[in-house]
Amino acid sequence: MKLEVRNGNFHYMKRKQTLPNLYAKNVNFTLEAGEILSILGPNGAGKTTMLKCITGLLDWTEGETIIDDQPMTSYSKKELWKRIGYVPQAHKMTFGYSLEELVIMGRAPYISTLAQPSKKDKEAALEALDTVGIRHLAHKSCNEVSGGELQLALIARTLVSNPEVLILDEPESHLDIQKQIVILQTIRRLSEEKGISCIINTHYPNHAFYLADHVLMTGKDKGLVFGPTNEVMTESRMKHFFGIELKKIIFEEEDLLLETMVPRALGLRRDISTCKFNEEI
Ligand SMILES: Nc1ncnc2c1ncn2[C@@H]1O[C@H](COP(=O)(O)OP(=O)(O)OP(=O)(O)O)[C@@H](O)[C@H]1O
Repeated sequence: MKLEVRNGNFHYMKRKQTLPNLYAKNVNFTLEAGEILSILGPNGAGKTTMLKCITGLLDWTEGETIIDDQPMTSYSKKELWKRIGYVPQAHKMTFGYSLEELVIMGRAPYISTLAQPSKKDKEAALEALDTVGIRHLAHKSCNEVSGGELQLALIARTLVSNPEVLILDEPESHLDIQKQIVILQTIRRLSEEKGISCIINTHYPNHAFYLADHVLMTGKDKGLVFGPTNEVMTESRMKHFFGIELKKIIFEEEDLLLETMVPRALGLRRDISTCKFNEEI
């Protein structure tokens, strides 16, 4: 699926009054099938708002989202939610659905109103749990799994409708490093093997380097920039948007290249000989 945003602008309204801040201004980009876009920007910059506008959960004040050269508004909601999977930020659930039941809910566009899920719906749910590596947890309650497992289940819930685009809002936040990697590798695999395009909000520069073909950086009054990851993610641009100096670090080991950025403010005046890389465990 080709997804484009043309001249997207968005204002929140309160009591029919337009609030002063413009959380998305002149958003323009094109995402081809299988490509990954990362959205980066400071807290409150409007990243979640932008994801909601892109998917039609909020209406652009001006501009539009275009899907395969047709305005998004020309598709029925049912058709749209078969093609777009939205993974919100994971919050602990206070109700006791099993992961299998949670994932079956993602089949809603295929289940007619008042009908019970079919055998096919259950199989699709188990297959989606398998794809994200947690089929063994199918019968566990949402209350009994970890934040990372719940996040994977929310991704599985979108996969059961065979989406062509996945929209993920900070899917790796609150997770330990190992779980973050599972999520990032799952997203990359879905894009490479199934040609699913992804738009992902993240606060981690190294995650954008690992995943993204393109980056959209946004910062309220600081404007917005969209382009290839390596062109957008420079030290000077990070300073402009985040107001701090970040040092770009590129590390090569055999055929692996690691790119990341660390805040200069966290540097310490220490002798390098005091640093230890490994230790007998
Ligand atoms: N329904 C609403 N009505 C008015 N203002 C809102 C509403 N929802 C969010 N906002 C405001 O819009 C701004 C952008 O919020 P948003 O959640 O999009 O930012 P974000 O970049 O995703 O932030 P974070 O990185 O902290 O998750 C915030 O200042 C927020 O207070």
